[in-house]
Amino acid sequence: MSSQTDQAGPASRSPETGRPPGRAAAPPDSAGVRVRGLRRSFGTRRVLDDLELDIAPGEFVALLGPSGSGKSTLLRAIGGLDPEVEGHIDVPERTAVVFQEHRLLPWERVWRNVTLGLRGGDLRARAVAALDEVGLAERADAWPATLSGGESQRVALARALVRTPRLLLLDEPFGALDALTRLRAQRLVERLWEEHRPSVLLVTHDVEEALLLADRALLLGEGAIAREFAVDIPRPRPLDHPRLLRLRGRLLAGLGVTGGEPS
Ligand SMILES: Nc1ncnc2c1ncn2[C@@H]1O[C@H](COP(=O)(O)OP(=O)(O)OP(=O)(O)O)[C@@H](O)[C@H]1O
Repeated sequence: MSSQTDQAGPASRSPETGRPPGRAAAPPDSAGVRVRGLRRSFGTRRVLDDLELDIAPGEFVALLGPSGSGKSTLLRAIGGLDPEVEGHIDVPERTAVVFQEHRLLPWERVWRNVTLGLRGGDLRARAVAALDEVGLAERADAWPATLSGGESQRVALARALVRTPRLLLLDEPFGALDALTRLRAQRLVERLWEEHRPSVLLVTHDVEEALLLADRALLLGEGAIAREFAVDIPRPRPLDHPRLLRLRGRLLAGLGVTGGEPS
């Protein structure tokens, strides 16, 4: 028996829950995410079309979909970075975003990058505490140019953590890292999520990454959440867990990759 709550299309409802994909059982409270009727067009092309999404407080959700399907557009909208999006979005007050590029300012030392835009208190101490969480406290006074790609992404993560976010938006944060560094970064995010329990929305192209980390994997298609897969596997998850392999096949098939199981 698979634990999948896989559904056929945006308009479909699960026979068990009666809900469309992307919708939670109860409306999330102020620490969760609630999105209704989201629309965004670029020129004549409608990228998001009446999209609905709930993320429960502390839930880890991965968002997959073909290139150009609107994943980053959705994440930017939820992060409040898109003034032109239409629809209803409820998010917690403290929301932080980590992008694929670290976006560190080269002329500021690492610790200043971490606390950029913050005021009050001992900012250096706060930065060092956040850097310590990602294993980089000793690099607080370094310049960004002296960091590796993986270290720079960890600093970007520290810059998010220092804001003690209730919602963490991750837009392919490990996409540019080599395989081993990526695996380490994934385990780091898993540990930080378990410690702090923010809600997380992770945009990724990597089916394994979604299945290693997320409680639910969502597929974006035709401007809305087309399908959803519950990943009910205890953590830490071995990549060769039989249920994970089965879900991998289904997700790949959902993404239209041949070799995945037919859906
Ligand atoms: N500022 C913009 N102006 C015009 N078109 C845009 C803009 N931002 C996004 N688009 C278009 O909207 C569509 C969705 O883009 P988006 O970056 O959200 O896709 P994505 O699913 O994140 O893709 P990828 O997986 O390749 O990163 C694409 O066709 C893109 O060209």
